[in-house]
Amino acid sequence: MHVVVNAATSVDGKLSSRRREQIEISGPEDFDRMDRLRAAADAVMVGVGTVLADDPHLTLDVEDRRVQRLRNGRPGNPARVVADSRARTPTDARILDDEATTYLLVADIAPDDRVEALEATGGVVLRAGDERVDLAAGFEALESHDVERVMVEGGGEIVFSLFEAGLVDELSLYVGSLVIGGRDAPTLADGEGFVDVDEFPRLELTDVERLDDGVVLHYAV
Ligand SMILES: NC(=O)C1=CN([C@@H]2O[C@H](COP(=O)(O)OP(=O)(O)OC[C@H]3O[C@@H](n4cnc5c(N)ncnc54)[C@H](O)[C@@H]3O)[C@@H](O)[C@H]2O)C=CC1
Ligand SMILES: Nc1nc(O)c(N)c(N[C@@H]2O[C@H](COP(=O)(O)O)[C@@H](O)[C@H]2O)n1
Repeated sequence: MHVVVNAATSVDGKLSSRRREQIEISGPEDFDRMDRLRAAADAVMVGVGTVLADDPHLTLDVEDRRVQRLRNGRPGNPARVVADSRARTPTDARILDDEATTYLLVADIAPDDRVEALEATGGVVLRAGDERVDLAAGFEALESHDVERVMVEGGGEIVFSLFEAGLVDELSLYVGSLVIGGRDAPTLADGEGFVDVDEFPRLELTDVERLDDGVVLHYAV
């Protein structure tokens, strides 16, 4: 699996405010870059925290990109993936409409009635892990559904877990020219955090690009 993480933060590294509502940090040029990344992916993934906070759709905005994918024998929209240990995704979430296949990675602790409710919407439930989604095992399960390239849009809990598991290949980070602040506001990588210096993932800065009123930092991991 090739894993590309893409996100937008304020200059102080926040994905959102302490209220955890969606904030437009990116401008039109960066949202277009994000749409291009989606079009190049087999699947777009978020954690259930992002589904609950933002109710994202995760489909392509630009119709020409959908048409081009169909011409190439691919589904018009990339598949959507939610890491959702306890199957908490609401059955009326936008991510569960019929515009793309949606995979829900759940853990063994997910209640059967919740799993059945999600399957009834047409979502494809894949079990990986005991109490929390085992992301490496989840990616293996996705590979058996022809998902080889995944773009992860956040949030901070899932991004930290991916770095911790050594599963990230590329990171692109738009840094908007604003300060959000707040010790409880989500950041790019939350979770438990790393402690030992030799645990910190070291990134290679491969490109810097100016878009809207901010910058995009491109890293190889
Ligand atoms: N500015 C940006 O680019 C973006 C901002 N956001 C913001 O991020 C916030 C949501 O982020 P978070 O609360 O961190 O939620 P998250 O989206 O990272 O989801 C975390 C949840 O995923 C589930 N999960 C399953 N397996 C897991 C694993 N192995 N490791 C970690 N979590 C696992 C758990 O239920 C956990 O609570 C919202 O405020 C949203 O607006 C989200 C995406 C992009
Ligand atoms: N890259 C980026 N920049 C921002 O400024 C953002 N607020 C976000 N948020 C994420 O974008 C996705 C929205 O998806 P739909 O437009 O509903 O398809 C979702 O993943 C948000 O969390 N991203």
